[in-house]
Amino acid sequence: MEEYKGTIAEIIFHNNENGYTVAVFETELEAFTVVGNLPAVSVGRHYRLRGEFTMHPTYGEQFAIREFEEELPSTEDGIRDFLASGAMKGVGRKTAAAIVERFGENTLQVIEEDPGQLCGISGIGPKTAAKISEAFKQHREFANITLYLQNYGINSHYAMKLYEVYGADTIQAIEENPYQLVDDIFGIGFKKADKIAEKMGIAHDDRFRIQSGIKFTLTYFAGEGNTFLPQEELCEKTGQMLDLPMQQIEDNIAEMAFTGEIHVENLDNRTVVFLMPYYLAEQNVCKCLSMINDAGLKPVAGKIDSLIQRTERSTGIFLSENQKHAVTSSLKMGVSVITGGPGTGKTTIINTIINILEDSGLKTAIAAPTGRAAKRITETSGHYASTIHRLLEYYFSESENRMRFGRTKENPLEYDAIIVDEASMIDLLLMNGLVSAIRPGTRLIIVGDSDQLPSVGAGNVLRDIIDSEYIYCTKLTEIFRQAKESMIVVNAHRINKGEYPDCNARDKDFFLLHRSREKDMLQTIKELCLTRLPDYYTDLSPVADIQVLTPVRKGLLGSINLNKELQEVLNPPNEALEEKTFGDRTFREGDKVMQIKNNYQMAWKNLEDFTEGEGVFNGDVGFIRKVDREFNELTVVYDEVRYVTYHFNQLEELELAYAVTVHKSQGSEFPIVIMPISWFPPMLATRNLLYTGVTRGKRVVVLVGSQNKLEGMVDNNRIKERYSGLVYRLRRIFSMETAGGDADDFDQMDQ
Ligand SMILES: Nc1ncnc2c1ncn2[C@@H]1O[C@H](COP(=O)(O)OP(=O)(O)OP(=O)(O)O)[C@@H](O)[C@H]1O
Repeated sequence: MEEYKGTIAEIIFHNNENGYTVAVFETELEAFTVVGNLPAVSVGRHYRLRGEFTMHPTYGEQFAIREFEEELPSTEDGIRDFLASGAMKGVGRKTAAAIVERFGENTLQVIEEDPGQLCGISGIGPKTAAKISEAFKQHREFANITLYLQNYGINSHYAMKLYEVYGADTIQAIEENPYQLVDDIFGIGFKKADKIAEKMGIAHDDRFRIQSGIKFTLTYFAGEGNTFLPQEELCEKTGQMLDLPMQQIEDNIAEMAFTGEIHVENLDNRTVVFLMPYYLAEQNVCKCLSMINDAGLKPVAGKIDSLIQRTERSTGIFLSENQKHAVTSSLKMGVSVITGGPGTGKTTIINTIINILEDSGLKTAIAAPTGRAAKRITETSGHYASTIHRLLEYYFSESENRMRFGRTKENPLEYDAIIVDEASMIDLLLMNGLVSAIRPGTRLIIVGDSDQLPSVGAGNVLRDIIDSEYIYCTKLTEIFRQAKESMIVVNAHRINKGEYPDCNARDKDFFLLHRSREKDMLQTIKELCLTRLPDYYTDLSPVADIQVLTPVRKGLLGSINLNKELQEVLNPPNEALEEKTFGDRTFREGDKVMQIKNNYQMAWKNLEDFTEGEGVFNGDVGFIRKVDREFNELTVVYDEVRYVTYHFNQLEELELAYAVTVHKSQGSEFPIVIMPISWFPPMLATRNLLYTGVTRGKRVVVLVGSQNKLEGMVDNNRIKERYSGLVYRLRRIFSMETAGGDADDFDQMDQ
């Protein structure tokens, strides 16, 4: 390897995500192009680079960086460039020049050892002086850590993340157990940690490796919706991944169960393994549901029949027998479920229940799993609905350094009734948080459509509760007159029953545009979004109100490609629009984007009423207002008024949202939905998914594809089985209670 000392003179390309850089490097004698991994590089920084010259077929000779070390500059010019390079946040060109003018070549020493001397220069006060000094120390510390991490193939992007979590202890943390990165660093999975461990010389059958592998398999399957895995399957999958015999995995499962890291039990005649949080959550959900269900309730003010009649007279909507039944049972029972498809009257029933509760002086809360669902319920019911997280006062606990619910068993919610809508999206851990915070004596009314796709998170809460038959459930099947006029509603029910939708009825709202080749489908979707639909529905906003949904992420009709193609036509490159490329995505001012993970600490500012708060959630859709390359920031506006600023490092939390997967669209509704109907993997091309996609559209649904494939989706009634223990546990309580047992038997139940 050759070694060169010099300065970065120009950056030709830099990928923030993986640190890949193409730059012009100037040594004392020459200048040449360097290519390779350089973290947070900027013009003016000094490096010692090791590597070799290679010949690129197009770009000619260039230096491939294998190792690098950042050097501190020693000349005045160098120090000035370094300070102004962006390495020290808050120090611009002018301040850098003023500092160097005062301290010359001793500048860095002053900054590090006696920052007080900076006070008075170019408006620097004691606070700023301390900040500059701290930033410099961190810069040095980070440079050392990055250097060390290079040995283990950890690039600058991850080096930065590790440093954010472990700070000065980064090296120690990795040396102790590289597998802990899987738990601590978003984006580092078992495989990456395993590679690092291999480079560190950790043995193939090290306990840390096997146990981390077991947790990884369980976590991976939890990500697919399962709260447990049968032990045999767990051993097989982990054994294959680690290339170790199943017996060794089984021994480690036993050890982990013994130390309480995982839970092993016999469920439905097989040995199954849980990650602790899911086991505890299932147990607790059962216990709480049983207590809430059995408690006495504050009565409503009068006979329920007459109260319903009073509401009917005021609204002019007369409930069907089944709907009345739903209202009555939810007022009488501790816990009840109301389930039904679109247009069956769920909102009408919720409104009736709220009217009766309010007229009876009973305090009621309404909540939904996502912000957009909550907003929609507020609009359709006229009653304020919050997210479940907000109801539970989710917050960041500084002392524990993690998110927590403010409302708990010890500090329960003070309501006589809590209505949760869109319950199909509630996963096990959220349900656990919710029921833990409900005191017995409160009515819990669970409303949802159990035929929608299940929650993204693990568990099968709504279906399990219904299937267990432990909780009283009203199933609504009748579609009401007004809803019958909508072919979207009618077709959704047809699809759900396994009948083919009636497309292209005149003057209606549900279409199938026949295309057989994927290329043509793509072209049609682009035309629909760009001109055909906006030209016809002139009252709608072309980008905000039209949503393309797709079953898949990959492929010509997957969300990734659709986004690229739609961005190209709906918001093409334009000199006036600043953009930022992050990995394989380009974010441009004006783009429609979606937040893809819950970030409860992300700050937002409402520029309409000047309120401020924290929290941007998985599925939130907004528009890029500004890309600021000077500050490495990008601002997104959500709901037209909430401004959120992302550092370029955080861009992995964003995706373009011209097209989103049906899974990501759950709980949201859009005026117009467009969906390609092509060949998709059978696990995805299901009736359930088609039904969920179609029910997202409120005014118009346009399917683009082939009748054949559409019928294939309707026929494919494969509901992906999820491993979930809740249904068995609820059935067990049910049989215990009917056999005269007591809810207190719970604690013994699973021993
Ligand atoms: N008993 C009834 N008599 C007459 N109309 C009714 C009755 N129940 C509901 N409707 C009407 O049917 C339509 C659908 O009802 P609602 O919005 O309550 O259903 P939903 O299940 O909430 O539907 P979605 O899930 O699509 O929002 C509404 O226009 C409502 O006024």
